[in-house]
Amino acid sequence: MNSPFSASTPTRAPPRSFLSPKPRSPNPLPKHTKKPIKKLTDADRYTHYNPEKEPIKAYLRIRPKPENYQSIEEPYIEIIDDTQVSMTPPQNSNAYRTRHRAPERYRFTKVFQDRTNQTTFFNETIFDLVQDVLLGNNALLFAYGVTNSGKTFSVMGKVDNAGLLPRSLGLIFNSINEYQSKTKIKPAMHSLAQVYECEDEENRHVLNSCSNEEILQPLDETPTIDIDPNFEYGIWVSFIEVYNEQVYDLLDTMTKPGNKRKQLQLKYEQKSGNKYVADTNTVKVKTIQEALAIMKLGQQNRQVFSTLMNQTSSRSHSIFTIHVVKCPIDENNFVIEDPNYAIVSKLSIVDLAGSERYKNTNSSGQRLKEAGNINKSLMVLGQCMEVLRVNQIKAEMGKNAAIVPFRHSKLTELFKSTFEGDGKAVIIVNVNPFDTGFDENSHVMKFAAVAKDVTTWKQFKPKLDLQNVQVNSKRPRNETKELLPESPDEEEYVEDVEEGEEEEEELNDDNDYFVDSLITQLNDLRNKWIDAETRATNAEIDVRAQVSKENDNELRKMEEMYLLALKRESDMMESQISNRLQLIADNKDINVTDERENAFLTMLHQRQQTVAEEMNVLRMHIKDFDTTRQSMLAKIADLEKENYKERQHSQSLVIELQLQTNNHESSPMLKSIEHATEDEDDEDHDMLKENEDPKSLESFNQFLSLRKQLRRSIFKREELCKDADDIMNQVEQFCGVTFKLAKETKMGKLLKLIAQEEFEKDPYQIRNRAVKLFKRYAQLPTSIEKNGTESSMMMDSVPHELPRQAFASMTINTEESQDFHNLRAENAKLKQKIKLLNKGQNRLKEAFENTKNHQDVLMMDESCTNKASNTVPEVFHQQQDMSLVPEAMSDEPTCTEITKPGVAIEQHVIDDYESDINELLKQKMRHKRRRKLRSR
Ligand SMILES: Nc1ncnc2c1ncn2[C@@H]1O[C@H](COP(=O)(O)OP(=O)(O)OP(=O)(O)O)[C@@H](O)[C@H]1O
Repeated sequence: MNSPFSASTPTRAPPRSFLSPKPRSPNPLPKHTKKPIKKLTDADRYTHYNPEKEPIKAYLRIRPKPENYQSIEEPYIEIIDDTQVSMTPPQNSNAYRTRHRAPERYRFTKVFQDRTNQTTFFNETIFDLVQDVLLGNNALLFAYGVTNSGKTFSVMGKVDNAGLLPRSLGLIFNSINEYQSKTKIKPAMHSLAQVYECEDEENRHVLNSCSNEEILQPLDETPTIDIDPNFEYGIWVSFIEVYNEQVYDLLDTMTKPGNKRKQLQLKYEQKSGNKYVADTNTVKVKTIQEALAIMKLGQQNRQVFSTLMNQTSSRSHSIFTIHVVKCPIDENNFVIEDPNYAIVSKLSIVDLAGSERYKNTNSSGQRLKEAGNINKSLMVLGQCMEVLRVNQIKAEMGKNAAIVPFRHSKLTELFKSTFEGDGKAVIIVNVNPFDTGFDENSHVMKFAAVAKDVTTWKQFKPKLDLQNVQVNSKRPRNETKELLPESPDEEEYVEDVEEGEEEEEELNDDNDYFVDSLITQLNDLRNKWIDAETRATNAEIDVRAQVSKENDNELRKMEEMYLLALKRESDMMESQISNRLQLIADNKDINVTDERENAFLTMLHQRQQTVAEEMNVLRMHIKDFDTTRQSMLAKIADLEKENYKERQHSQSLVIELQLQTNNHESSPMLKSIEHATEDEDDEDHDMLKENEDPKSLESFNQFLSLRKQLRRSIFKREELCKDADDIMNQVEQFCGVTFKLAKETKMGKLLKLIAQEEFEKDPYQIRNRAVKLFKRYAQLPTSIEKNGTESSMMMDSVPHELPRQAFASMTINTEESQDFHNLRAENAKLKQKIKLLNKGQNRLKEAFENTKNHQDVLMMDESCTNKASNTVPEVFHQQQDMSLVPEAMSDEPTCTEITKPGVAIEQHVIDDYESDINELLKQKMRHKRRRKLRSR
């Protein structure tokens, strides 16, 4: 029997329980170094492995033409040789339309043509992996391809044509045969071993759920592998699926059909840093039949729904894992039942869900979501491959590795360890060139091309040392042998074992001394190594603690320093802000460093200058205005004086006229004119006394009343109107008018006045009618007084015969007429002068109005400008009475709030002046009217 520690035997590092401390790396970093402790990157991990490269293998399998395939189109895939294919884009492909039309070439580890049978395919693809797994390494195989390309066929096969998985199981069971273990050690977590007591932990209850139907029979032609006979092999299987990015146990027999299945969680294994699926039913299987039954059960539970393209399309990624727990057998044929010495390896066979294009499958709803998740996880798988490949190139160039996006999907999270080098990986690429689109297959090919370039590194496997195994962990192998299932070759095996033992004993006899010394040396070396390791570990712990303490202190100091600096800065900022606010409040010059504030202040200064200039201009205007006002006032005073003189002059003229009239004319008529305008009402009473006869008194009163009405109507209105016409009619039709009546009621005087007047408008011919009536009255006979004296209408003022002549001819003697003419001319001149004065006054008034308006506009502008700039001009503050400025300067000033006292005073003066002018004008009008009346 071969020694379990021979050089050719690949063994793992001294295994420990998952609770035991993490083993030291085979190539540890130099100890006692003060270099900062660097966290291992993906690229670093590669350097920790034995530099024996193991690229991922990619096999292409082309599906045969379906039996019912009708199309006459030529397949777009052409096999060039055993490792290469070329794909020519057909006309209906996207590639043909958008990219290029040249054939694409893809290289694989091996290309399997459509006629390749399952046995050949198995032998040339997975056989090595199974061998590796039995040797204690991990392995991964996954089938990748478009839906309906033959993945499930390749992995599972058919009842009569088993695929890779059942064949692998068959190979394992065929190979381990009598070395199958009944040791109570089971696989745990990601890659650990664990002792168990209760048989329930073997999960064999799952077998009860398996049907007794016919199962795959791949075993007849399955070869065997020469296994390491220094171990016993326990075989465990688990079957899970990743469906819609959730992990489910396909061997979950507790959940009844129709109920919601339990979602499994991915957990983290501290020791290896890898993730594993927790709470799966990992079943211990003892025969190939049991294993196949489990496989079939899981396959049935797998989410299978039909799509347009594949009637039994897999909608999930299924992962069937074969766990091999190897327990060493020592030289005394004792099985070491210590989990620390058990080797756990696994082969995961993944049947990926088919990648698909939505338009080809008409997926919708749940199916569409499934398709999305499937495509997502496959995309992430492709991304991981790509990053791994690039990282490798970078590592060779000494560059830092990029982060591989394993965490982006459950699938890649689960197989992170494999892609990082923990075991071999194989990709089966399935292609169906007959009813699957070129573009989809082209994607698959590209993925494979990338994956093939990814190189993993074989892990360094130190030898097992069984020297210190405790006695109670050992079990004599023959005990277990009874428990093993019966094998047809059992007798042969026993014979072989006995022969081997004899040979070994012989060898031991020959080499006793030499072996003993070797063992002693080995023990010494081992002890030294352990001491060195312990020292190194302690030193490392110390260094780590010291470094972390120093780091902590540094960090704390830096934190404190930054906090202090921050606080100082914030205090400074706060004080600066408050200073600036204060300065702004006091309206002082602000020295600011901030660019924006500088700009704002510059703008403010400019504004201030503009406002100051405007104020200067205003002041000049006000000065000019003052000067103009003074000159105007002087002019007004001159005009007033002139006016006064004119008035004096006109009065003197009137007096002169009166004197002339009195002297030159003793006409009672003229006298009566003057009296008529002044003392009419007083005389009425006297006249009444004279009329003693009640009848004539009544007629007198009526005629007098008519005369008054006529006078009022004619001289108190602007133009002669209808009522003047009515009164005139009444006067004309008045019966019994005597000369005396006309004289005593002064109707004659009035008619004369009317006759002399030049009315602007005289629609009722009042003047002509007055002339006629005056003539008529003049022709009336004068009454003879009883006392023989002739009573005349003009007795008091005019000679008896004069009125008759005068009124008859309406002519006045030449001298009188000349005087009148002169007077009139004089009067006209006066009128003209008064008109001029009025005009001057009006212009002055206009000028004042304009000035006032201009001033108002300026005030309005100024206050509005202040409002716009939201500040009060400096000049304003300096020169104006602050009491007139609104109290709170922070309050926005309004147009009416800000007033200038100087201007207000000006306004007051103007108002006063205006009212004076108005008063003057009124007086002038009164004088004019009076003069007019007097002159008449
Ligand atoms: N090499 C082959 N020889 C004979 N038949 C095959 C081969 N490959 C696939 N088939 C047949 O093609 C059909 C589809 O295959 P399969 O179900 O394995 O496709 P798939 O890629 O797993 O699809 P999906 O991803 O949708 O599950 C099946 O009926 C299968 O028997």
